[in-house]
Amino acid sequence: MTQITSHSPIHVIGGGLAGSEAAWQIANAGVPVILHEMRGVRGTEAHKTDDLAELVCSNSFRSDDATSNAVGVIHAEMRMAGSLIMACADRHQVPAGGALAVDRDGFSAAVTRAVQSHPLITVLREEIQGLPPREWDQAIIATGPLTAPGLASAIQAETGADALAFFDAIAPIVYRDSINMDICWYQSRYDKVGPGGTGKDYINCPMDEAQYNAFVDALIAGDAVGFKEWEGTPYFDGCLPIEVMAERGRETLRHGPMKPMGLTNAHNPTVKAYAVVQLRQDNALGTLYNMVGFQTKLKYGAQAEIFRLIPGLENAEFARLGGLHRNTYINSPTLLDRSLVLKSRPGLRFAGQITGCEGYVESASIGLLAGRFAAAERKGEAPSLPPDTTALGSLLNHITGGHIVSDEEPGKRSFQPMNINFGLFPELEPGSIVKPEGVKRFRGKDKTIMKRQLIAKRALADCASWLGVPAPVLAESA
Ligand SMILES: Cc1cc2nc3c(=O)[nH]c(=O)nc-3n(C[C@H](O)[C@H](O)[C@H](O)COP(=O)(O)OP(=O)(O)OC[C@H]3O[C@@H](n4cnc5c(N)ncnc54)[C@H](O)[C@@H]3O)c2cc1C
Repeated sequence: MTQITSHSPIHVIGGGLAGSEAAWQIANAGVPVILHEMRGVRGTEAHKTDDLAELVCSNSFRSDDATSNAVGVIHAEMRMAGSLIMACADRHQVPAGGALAVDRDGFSAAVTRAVQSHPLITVLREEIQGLPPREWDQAIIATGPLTAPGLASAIQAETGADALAFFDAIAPIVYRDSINMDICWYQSRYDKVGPGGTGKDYINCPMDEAQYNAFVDALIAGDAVGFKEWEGTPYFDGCLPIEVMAERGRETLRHGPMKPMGLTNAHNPTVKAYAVVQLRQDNALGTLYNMVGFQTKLKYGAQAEIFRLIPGLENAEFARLGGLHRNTYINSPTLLDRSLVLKSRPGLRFAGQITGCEGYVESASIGLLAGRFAAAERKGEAPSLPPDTTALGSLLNHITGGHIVSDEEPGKRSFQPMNINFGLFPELEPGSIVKPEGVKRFRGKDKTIMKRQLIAKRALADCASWLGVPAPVLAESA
């Protein structure tokens, strides 16, 4: 089927989470797209397939709670805006308690099919080695954290600012049938069922105090060489390697990814575990499980040895071990305007993780916005910016100027990758938080929850009126 359109095409470079979403939004606005994706002719150090929108590590899109979680709010806003990434995620969901996790292969295959079969999208498998030629006049660079070196150098030459490179770590995946279920048990924390779960979506490995201490010692000892090698690496706090967390204090893991709260050992219900390692289902078949929060930069041999100290994982077989990865992003607050255009090159936009957002959902959301802005411009309309009160607007605002460069830490280094969070949203109107009737003591924690719920509600209402669609009807959170 060929669709007739009078517009010349917009070029999107990179068919990842952001580029696929951008292409979809542009094409659905009636403007043709040429999507240039290099996988097929050149790979990256993390992608394993040639599919568009491949998830390179975790299969989780994180919380799907739009009533009081910022990630859940951005999910809901993207759904309202007709997001391809969210539609495919919803269709390929696997159980994960309150989180939205997907079958990674089914998800990427669905995105690939939708993009390739859209009558206004042409996919070219090729590496773009420099800035888009001027005759393209409208283009979006969405080449992600692993932008190929030729293009990365061209961006650096154009912007005059150094694109930052730093390293994050990824978590290992274990074969389900190598986990000892005489020791482990299925349970979601606090038995939370969530949108697609059962309350028993995680495999839990319990540790007593002696086992925990031995494990922390092994992590720290196993890491001695690694610390020297990567000294000075500016880790993003949401993605700290497990051994870096262990190094920060003996109790850090027990209060972080290994916290035992909300879990009861099915084999020994009267004894509270001192710490618990959780594994989350990674594929629809349920054959692979992801070690939650266990991103690591330990060497492969050390990883297998140390992770088999975890009770229940003594014979664990790993489908994939953890590793290091590169992240390339530009100094967006100074380089981009509010509609993601590079100030020095009108018509050239950036989208996705290369703009300094962090994560699958955030990258796709910035792709969604870049696509809508570019399509509007192509049609001779002014890009319509989302209200600052929405999750989309808050993240866009942070990237394109909301971030403040401090005097102590001037320049590009002070702009660090950012997940969506309530800290990015504008404050509520004074007097919005009112003590509920009949409540005697209004504790700080209750106030925070109410504040989040009100910010979330405002965001969804404002997003709906921005898009001219009805706001979603959500069940009240517990
Ligand atoms: C190893 C690793 C692990 C991560 N783990 C997680 C995680 O667990 N959870 C999470 O939420 N986020 C994670 N992230 C961050 C998150 O990846 C991604 O942020 C997301 O995929 C970024 O989306 P994107 O569209 O910006 O980039 P990508 O999805 O990487 O897409 C960019 C695309 O551009 C292509 N490309 C690059 N250069 C060129 C070129 N010159 N010409 C043509 N095509 C090109 C690439 O092949 C790729 O397909 C991880 C990132 C990495 C690198």
